[in-house]
Amino acid sequence: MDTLLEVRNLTMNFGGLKVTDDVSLTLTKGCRTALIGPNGAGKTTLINLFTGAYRPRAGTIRLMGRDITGTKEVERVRLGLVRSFQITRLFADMSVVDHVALAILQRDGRSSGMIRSYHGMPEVVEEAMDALRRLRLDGLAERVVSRIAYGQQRLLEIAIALILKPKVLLLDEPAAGIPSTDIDRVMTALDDLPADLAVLLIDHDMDLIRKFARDVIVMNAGAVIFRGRPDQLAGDPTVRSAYLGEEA
Ligand SMILES: Nc1ncnc2c1ncn2[C@@H]1O[C@H](COP(=O)(O)OP(=O)(O)OP(=O)(O)O)[C@@H](O)[C@H]1O
Repeated sequence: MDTLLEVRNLTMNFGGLKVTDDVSLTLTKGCRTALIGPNGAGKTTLINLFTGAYRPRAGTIRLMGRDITGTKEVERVRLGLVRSFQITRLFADMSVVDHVALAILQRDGRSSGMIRSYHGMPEVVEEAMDALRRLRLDGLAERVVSRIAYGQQRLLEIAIALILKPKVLLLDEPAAGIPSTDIDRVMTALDDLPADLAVLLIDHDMDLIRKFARDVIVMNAGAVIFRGRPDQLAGDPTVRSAYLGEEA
């Protein structure tokens, strides 16, 4: 089955403000989809509906055919719907490799003991180092998080997300706040993501989007107003007016 995430007629309000307006979309195996739109368009809210942080007023969310609209966040993660960890969830004084090892132990339901107890588990160390190698962070394994660059912290978030073996990965501005000189590292990390994984990336950086995305969804005022290839964006009148409206 190629459709991994299927969202139908999703609607949500904050008070009188309709922030998600009858959104329907699908993400298929191996997709590289960008979600863009002017500030306040409702992109982060939509991601929060996918992960279960918010509940929709109407509509359904299905993951691999299973209705997860009422399912708890932690269960959605277990089923393979993973959002990259937020920076605030990293511990400043804990090492890079400890973060990944802890994620492995949590994933396998073995985290009840001390964090450092994984040192006697060679398979955990090996998997953690493999994960770091994939994101070219292995040279920093023993450094504490406060001693690595911000861009490297963002890559560590992706490493942790991948440990959870996602089927669908939601990345909310993975390059935000990273100096332009380091953006290439994020791009390389995105290029190296498993081919089967469905990836939905929110970002404002059009360069990054053009390089990464094979298709783009545009939201405005809570609604999806466009889905198509990145090269079709500039010529689309609805997209142009959404962005021009923002500038005006
Ligand atoms: N907790 C909240 N309570 C009330 N209104 C909210 C809340 N969170 C977001 N909003 C409003 O919902 C709308 C959509 O916000 P959202 O953060 O989803 O947009 P976004 O497209 O992710 O924006 P940005 O690109 O600026 O991050 C905005 O009008 C915002 O002010």
